[in-house]
Amino acid sequence: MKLYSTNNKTYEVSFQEAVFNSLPQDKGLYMPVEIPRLPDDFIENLHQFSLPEIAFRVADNLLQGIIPSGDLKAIIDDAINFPAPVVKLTEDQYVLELFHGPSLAFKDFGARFMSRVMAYFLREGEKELNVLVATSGDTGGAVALGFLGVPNTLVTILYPKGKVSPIQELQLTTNGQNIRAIEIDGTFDDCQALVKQAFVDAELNEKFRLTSANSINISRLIPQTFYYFNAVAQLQREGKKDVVFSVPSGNFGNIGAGLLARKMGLPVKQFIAATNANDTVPTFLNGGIYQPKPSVATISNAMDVGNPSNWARIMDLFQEDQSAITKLVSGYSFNDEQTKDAIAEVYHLYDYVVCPHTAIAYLALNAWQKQHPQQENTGVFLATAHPCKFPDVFSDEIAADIEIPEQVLELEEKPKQADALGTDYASFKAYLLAEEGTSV
Ligand SMILES: N[C@@H](CCOP(=O)(O)O)C(=O)O
Repeated sequence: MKLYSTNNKTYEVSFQEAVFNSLPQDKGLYMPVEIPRLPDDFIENLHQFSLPEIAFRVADNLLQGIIPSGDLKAIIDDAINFPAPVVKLTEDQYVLELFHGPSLAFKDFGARFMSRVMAYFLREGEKELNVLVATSGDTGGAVALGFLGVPNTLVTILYPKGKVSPIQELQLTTNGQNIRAIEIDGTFDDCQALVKQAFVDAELNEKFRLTSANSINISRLIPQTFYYFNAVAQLQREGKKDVVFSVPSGNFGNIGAGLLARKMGLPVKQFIAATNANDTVPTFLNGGIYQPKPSVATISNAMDVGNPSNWARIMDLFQEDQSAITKLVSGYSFNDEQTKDAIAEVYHLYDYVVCPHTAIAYLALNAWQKQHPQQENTGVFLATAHPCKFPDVFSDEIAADIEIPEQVLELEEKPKQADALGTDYASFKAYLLAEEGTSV
């Protein structure tokens, strides 16, 4: 498997280089030179396979033997050891639950796979790996748990002060060991800009072996394709087809992975990019210009991204053809009031609690289905996080119905440990150079 930079297709690197370098120096993103199609008989018979079996076939198809079968199977069995069920709400609406991993968000798929792949490639005696990650809420917790205790690895998580939920903050800041957190007095986009600048900083690259655990890293995206295949597998068992995925979107890695899955042959009729008020992409998809802007805070905070990293990958996947993108990807955005109303609606109609991000995907699916009444479809909206991570968003009636998992109750006992910084790059760089953290 070779990868090129979206800014220079003649610049090719190996998978291992892309995993460890994360971001090409030309500030593009790595994309596979080849995205091989899976055999038709595998796609038609997905229903015969379990999630780990599907994950192995999909990963092996992309990696093309870079990780030998036995090792790849072991990585997948260890990383993807929790379910991703599709739950039926109505004949044409299903919810794909992606929050059954340890951090209770879909990010566990990417973070757990990535940490194991990095550990696999890391050779004994090599320079310590310095993982930088920016989070608007869910990535940080998943990456912290994915990398906790991984030898010779130090993880630095940047999060926007006051803009993540209290439980998300505990997930980021209570780990200790090789995980440290920095509270940035700014937005998620500021955090993301700081880490991206660090990746192209010659002095830092000289001193450290820097890598990213955000979805700019291709090893985060590959495992996120698994659950799209697995969702179609479950729907095949119910005789359902013409699948439309509605995806809560912030940095656009999730929907990017879905599009990658389609390119590998997964039959998907339509994708829906569902955002909150941070509507850079829906504006573009609905005929406006693509104009990244500073993110605004919403109750679906993990999607508070004004300059989505993976949009460049999606444009590249469609060879920059805007009309091809808008045919396959529809965009909708919703405000906080609409989000709260959707949470109440889903609860009262289906006795089911959705987190605010999931509520937006539900709204977007409804909007799309209403606009396309003639089109046969099975709508699936992605539930990206467990509702217990956002207790402040729910009415007392709904909150009382949310089961709090053990790992969340345990978090409340632990003290927060985070350093504080502003948004200026010089301070961040000085912080990194001071080498305060320790790997294990
Ligand atoms: N939604 C994210 C923002 C970072 O996105 P990523 O997919 O690039 O890691 C979060 O929850 O932190």
